[in-house]
Amino acid sequence: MAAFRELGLAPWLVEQARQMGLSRPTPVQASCIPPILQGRDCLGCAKTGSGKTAAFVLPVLQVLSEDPYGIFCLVLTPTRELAYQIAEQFRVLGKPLGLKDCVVVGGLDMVAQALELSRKPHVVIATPGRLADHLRSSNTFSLKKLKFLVLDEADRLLEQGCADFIADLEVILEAVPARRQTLLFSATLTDTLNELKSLAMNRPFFWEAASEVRTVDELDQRYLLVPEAVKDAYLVHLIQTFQDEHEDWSIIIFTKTCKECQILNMMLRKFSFPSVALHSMMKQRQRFAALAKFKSSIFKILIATDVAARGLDIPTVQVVINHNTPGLPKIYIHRVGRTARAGRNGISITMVTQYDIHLVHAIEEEIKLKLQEFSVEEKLVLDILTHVNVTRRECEIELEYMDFDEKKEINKRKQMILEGKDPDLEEKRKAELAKIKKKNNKFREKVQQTLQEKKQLQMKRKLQKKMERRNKLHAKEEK
Ligand SMILES: Nc1ncnc2c1ncn2[C@@H]1O[C@H](COP(=O)(O)OP(=O)(O)OP(=O)(O)O)[C@@H](O)[C@H]1O
Repeated sequence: MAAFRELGLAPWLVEQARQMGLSRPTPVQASCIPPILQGRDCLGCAKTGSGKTAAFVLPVLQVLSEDPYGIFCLVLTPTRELAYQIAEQFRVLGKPLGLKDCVVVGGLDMVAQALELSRKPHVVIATPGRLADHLRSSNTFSLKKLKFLVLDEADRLLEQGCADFIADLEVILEAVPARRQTLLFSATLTDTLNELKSLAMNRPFFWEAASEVRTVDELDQRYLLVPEAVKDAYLVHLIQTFQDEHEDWSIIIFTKTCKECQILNMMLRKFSFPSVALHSMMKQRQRFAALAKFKSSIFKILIATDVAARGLDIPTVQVVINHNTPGLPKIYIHRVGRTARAGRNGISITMVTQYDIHLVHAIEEEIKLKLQEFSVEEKLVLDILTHVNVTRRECEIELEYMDFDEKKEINKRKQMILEGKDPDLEEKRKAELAKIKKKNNKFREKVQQTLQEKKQLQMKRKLQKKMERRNKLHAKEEK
């Protein structure tokens, strides 16, 4: 494979990459960097941990170095932690340029961000919601001269669902120039390829790793069949075994909900495991602190919701445990991709209950690989079952006392204030909307009831007429 030099990168950038441990380009870098340097749009689809970030950071920095100005490049990404991780790569690789970057994410002070944006950083790395809020509310910065628009985890940004970014993306796309270079990257681009292609229209270059299997070879993928009621005992047993057998270890456990994440963290701590939680109901500063503690191996276990499923690059992670089977194969691919990165080995264990077997089939079909069973000595699990279940119940009660759901409401209100919204006004608006909805529903019900009554009346009349006709006929016959 060609060296970085041969891809058209300047010597200072090649040297900077080398200092970061990037001595030879990975396939996605070797394939995407030259067309990006030629000015083409690019859609890059490569497996998790294959170096997609540097595949866009390096060429952007090269073009920036030829004519530096702000704001030159905007990178959009779905999570706040990922935004900081990408900013870090820009900072390190762009150091000789004196690169100025600005991270614009929710949960942090908007005024400070607005000030930073007004200072024209070269690169802005943002989550769509917060950047759209800035664009709606201030005119202290402009994206009109932008040269590069990058969508990292592009398929997630274009996905529609409960937490979609579509409305915010529309605001952002209005603010960026039509003449720009658009770079789109993800490990799972194919589902949203058509939508993505409409964003990248400048002689787009599409690159996908030529491989049937969608996950990396270095990943040992297992499943563990467990009845729902004993899942936690299996989890404690798995962690204990791992801790006993390895010296340098670190695990990410994915859960379905924030509450489950919180309970599991409390429970594992009661068993003296070094764990931290990461979910969207935590304050942003707590989220960053938790991740930092995990990254520096002070805590060996990260329990997270899907907020950590994509993009996070923590080389020490050897094990991913899915406490629930992901409902979508795509989510599975990203979750297990937190281990076995950049050629390292890793193992993933997905807990599967009797109700999840169809989900495993869907995953296997998508990744084009059969998961292997993970065997466990059941006797050892049974030995701790009661202890684990009692501990879990204690944690659930503790969490009820901590008003976890109430905190959720308070956090929501705080978030609104940070976003410049009035929570009381929002509450009123919501209540009014609910009222209108209720009124509409009542009206609809009334209409339906009237229609039903009318129908019944018509049927009654028809029946009456029929009976009258029959009576008349009988009367005639009797005559
Ligand atoms: N050319 C290279 N040589 C060696 N290591 C590399 C190279 N390029 C990137 N890496 C390393 O590989 C790791 C994964 O890279 P990166 O986070 O960009 O992966 P990704 O493809 O974006 O993964 P994901 O799909 O999970 O977001 C990082 O630690 C990065 O430093």
